[in-house]
Amino acid sequence: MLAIEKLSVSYGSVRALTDVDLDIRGDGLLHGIIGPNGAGKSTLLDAICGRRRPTSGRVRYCGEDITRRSISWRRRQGMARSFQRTSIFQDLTVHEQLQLVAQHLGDDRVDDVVEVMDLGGYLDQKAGRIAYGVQRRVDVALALIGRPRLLLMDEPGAGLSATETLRLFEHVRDLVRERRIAAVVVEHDVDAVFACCGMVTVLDLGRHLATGTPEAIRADHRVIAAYLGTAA
Ligand SMILES: Nc1ncnc2c1ncn2[C@@H]1O[C@H](COP(=O)(O)OP(=O)(O)OP(=O)(O)O)[C@@H](O)[C@H]1O
Repeated sequence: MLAIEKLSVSYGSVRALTDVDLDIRGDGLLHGIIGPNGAGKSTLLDAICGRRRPTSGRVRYCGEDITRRSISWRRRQGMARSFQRTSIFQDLTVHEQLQLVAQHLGDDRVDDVVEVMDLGGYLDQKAGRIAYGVQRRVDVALALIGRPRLLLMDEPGAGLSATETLRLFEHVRDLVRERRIAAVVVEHDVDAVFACCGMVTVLDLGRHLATGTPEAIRADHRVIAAYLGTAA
C-alpha cells in the first residue's frame, strides 16, 4: 500500500530523516512508529501526507510514485491525517462538526464513524465542553470521514491518561481491522503501541532502526539500548 524508499528530509542544515526505507501493509494492521524525541517521527508523517518535501528518496502509494503530489491530491486518493493537537471547533456540537467535514468531503456515512468511535452519547454536546479524551476520539473520527484508505495519526494519545490512550488505540485498532485499511500511528505511549499495533517501526536520530512485531521489537537489543531501556 505504502512504500517509503531511501527517504531523507532536511530542515535547512538539520537532517531530520536519513535514507529511511519502510513498507506499510494495507490489510487492517495498525502500524506504530516509536522512537525518542526528535527521532523524525512527525517528519515521516509529514513526508507521507505531502506537508514536507523530501530532499531525496521516494514515497509510493498503491504502486504510484507520489513524492511530488500535493496534500489535496493525496487526500482525494484516500490519505487522511490527524494531528498532535486537537483540531476541533470548540463552539460546534460534535454532530455539527462531523457533518461539516462530511459535507466538504461528500461522505454521507457519518453514522458509521460515530458508532465505531463510540460518540453516540456526545452528538449534541459542544465539542469544547466534552472531556479531552472524547475530544481526541472526535479528532480521529474527523480523519475517518471520507473513508480513507490510509490513516495517519500523530500522537492521538497526547494529553490522555494511559487508560484513555489504550481505549483510543483499541477503538482505532478495531476500526482499521474492520475496514481493512492501512494506518500509521506515531505515539510515545509504547504500552498502547505494543498492545494494539500489529507492526512497529522504531526511528532513532532520523534513521530506521527496526521494524517488526511488538514481540520482536521488545526483544531487539538495539531498540532496548536506544529507546526502551531496561523497562522493556
Ligand atoms: N520546522 C522545523 N524546523 C527545523 N527543525 C525541525 C523542524 N521540525 C522538526 N525539526 C527537527 O527535525 C528533527 C526531527 O523532528 P520531528 O519532530 O520529526 O521528531 P519526532 O520524532 O516527531 O519528535 P517528538 O517525539 O519530540 O515529537 C528534530 O531534530 C527537530 O528538532
